[in-house]
Amino acid sequence: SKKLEINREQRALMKAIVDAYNRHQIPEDVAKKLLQDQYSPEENFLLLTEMATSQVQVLVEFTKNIPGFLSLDREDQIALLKGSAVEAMFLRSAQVFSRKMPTEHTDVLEERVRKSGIPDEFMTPMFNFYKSIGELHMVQEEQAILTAITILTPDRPYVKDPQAVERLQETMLDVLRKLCVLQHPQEQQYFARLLGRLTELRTLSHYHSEMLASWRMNDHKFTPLLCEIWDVQ
Ligand SMILES: Cc1cccc(C)c1Nc1c(-c2c(F)cccc2F)nc2cccc(C)n12
Repeated sequence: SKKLEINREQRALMKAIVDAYNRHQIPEDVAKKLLQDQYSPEENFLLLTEMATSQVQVLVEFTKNIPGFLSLDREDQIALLKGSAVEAMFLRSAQVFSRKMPTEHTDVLEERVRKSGIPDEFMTPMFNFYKSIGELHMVQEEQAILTAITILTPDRPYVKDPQAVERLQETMLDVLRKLCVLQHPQEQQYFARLLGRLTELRTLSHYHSEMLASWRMNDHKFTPLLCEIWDVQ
């Protein structure tokens, strides 16, 4: 029916977002390093810090390519990036963990995360989230649009014009809703399940700020970009 059909404009929007999502991937060298060096917690933390830094760079490039984002107020662009970075990174690394990498790489990455000085109480929710994302078997269009929806969340701190952000987010939500019905016709509530993951993401970002604090307590060093995006140091 007309209501459900993805129109030409929405198809162009989807293509722009998916191309941006795939164009900006974590550099091969960082992923390759994963498998080489030894397993000391310090070594693991350094590697994960490098990965996190490149994830932020990838996130910024992806965000700049979301149609309409660069026409938002400049300060609101920054507020949206800072407010959504952790959630977008959890989504991105969930895809890395659940599918993108070959299994043996995922196991090595999981091993390194588990041995990088992260307190156990953050490990469980983190890996539960990765598992719950994996079980959704999202197609890449859904992953890319869901990440764009997370970034375009109007109620982030310090956003001056939330209506402008809401208009962009609503366009994305409409495309995602139609896509879910087309890609998962047998699962009525698939769209609702996807949005439910965004709620789970907010809980994880609280864990993440506590993780940052516990790393800093143990005098772990971050890169300037990570300090800037999360206002540490
Ligand atoms: C790259 C990576 C992948 C999976 C798990 C972890 C712990 C990391 N590493 C970090 C994350 C982070 C992230 F990048 C994605 C998802 C969840 C995250 F905790 N955030 C930060 C912030 C400062 C330093 C690091 C090492 N770090």
